[in-house]
Amino acid sequence: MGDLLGVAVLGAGHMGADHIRRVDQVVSGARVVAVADPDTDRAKEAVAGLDAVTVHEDAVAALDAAGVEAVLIASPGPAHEEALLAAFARGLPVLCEKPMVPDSTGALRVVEAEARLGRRLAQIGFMRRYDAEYQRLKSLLDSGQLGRPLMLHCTHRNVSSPPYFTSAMLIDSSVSHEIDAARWLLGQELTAVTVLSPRSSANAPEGLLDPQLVLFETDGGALVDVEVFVNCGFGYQVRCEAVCESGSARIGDDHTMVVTTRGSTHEDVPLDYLVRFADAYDREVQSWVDATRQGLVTGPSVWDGYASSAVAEAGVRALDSGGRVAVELAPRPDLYGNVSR
Ligand SMILES: NC(=O)C1=CN([C@@H]2O[C@H](COP(=O)(O)OP(=O)(O)OC[C@H]3O[C@@H](n4cnc5c(N)ncnc54)[C@H](O)[C@@H]3O)[C@@H](O)[C@H]2O)C=CC1
Ligand SMILES: O=C1[C@@H](O)[C@H](O)[C@@H](O)[C@H](O)[C@H]1O
Repeated sequence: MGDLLGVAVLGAGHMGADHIRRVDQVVSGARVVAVADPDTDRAKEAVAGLDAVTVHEDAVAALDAAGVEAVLIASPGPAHEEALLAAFARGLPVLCEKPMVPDSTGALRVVEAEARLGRRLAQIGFMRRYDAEYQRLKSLLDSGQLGRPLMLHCTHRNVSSPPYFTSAMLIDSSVSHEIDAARWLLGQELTAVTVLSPRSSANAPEGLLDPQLVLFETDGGALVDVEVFVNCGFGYQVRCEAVCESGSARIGDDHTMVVTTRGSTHEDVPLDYLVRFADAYDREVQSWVDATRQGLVTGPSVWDGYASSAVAEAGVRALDSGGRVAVELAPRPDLYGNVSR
């Protein structure tokens, strides 16, 4: 490894371009050496001004480019499995955006491929685990000061959804974050899902079931409810309140300045995740680079990616059927220890 970890970024869209900027300008210890996107103009635009970066139409070709020592996958979810397996075949460490692989069968193939290697190579991009507010909530719950957690009430609102968004993606793309956060905060697996949807908002694209109310049960006897509303129009709002036996704790309102002038109080609301979770993405990628340079893999594992996909898949079935759907998880390979903590 040279002085700087050579990173290939796959996908130069909204997230990929932001991660390219982050690796180039924010994070220490790494540099972008290759970028792949079938839309090569988009890739070229994302690397404009960077030195010595090769641009590729094909993701797998980028992994074989000169200087590549690690891979950051920011292509759409359905492209992740092929990229992860190609990285594993080359022994390359990976940071893969969520959802790891949207369908649980493909996600399990990734778990099995890494387990066959006998060592972890991939970290999954559940960046909320790197957010200061989520970390404070996790420490408080772990301390036991509030007693046993009974319920998590979560809100996940986006101003608008991308044009390709489907009713299933509210669950397997958006709520995938709450699924991971709940497993991590509670140290419990989610075991069953029920989904209800009210009349769709007039602001939602025709046919999109938006908002939805998703209710999870856990193997520790807790309940987790999530309001997901991806065309709310008014702001990016992500909140979580833990209700425990002897107290409650709420996060999600603490990241902005509150200005009071005569007779009114004003608070800015972020408009998207790149603003709300900017620090979390920075910490996530820095932590991945630091660990990779030491030959370590930390952070959410491919098992966490698989569990999130399996729970989300049950959620999509619950949405379609209107009933309660149990989550079926495959046996967890020893490589991944206990429930994500
Ligand atoms: N952690 C987070 O908060 C967020 C994560 N994401 C995740 O990031 C990933 C990318 O999402 P966006 O950037 O919003 O999508 P996007 O649609 O803006 O960009 C995706 C890019 O990937 C390219 N692409 C398509 N197939 C490819 C392949 N096989 N190899 C390489 N590039 C390919 C497309 O041409 C496009 O430029 C998704 O997995 C998404 O769920 C997205 C937004 C926020
Ligand atoms: O991951 C993300 C997007 O893919 C998803 O579409 C949004 O709903 C989330 O807020 C964002 O964090």
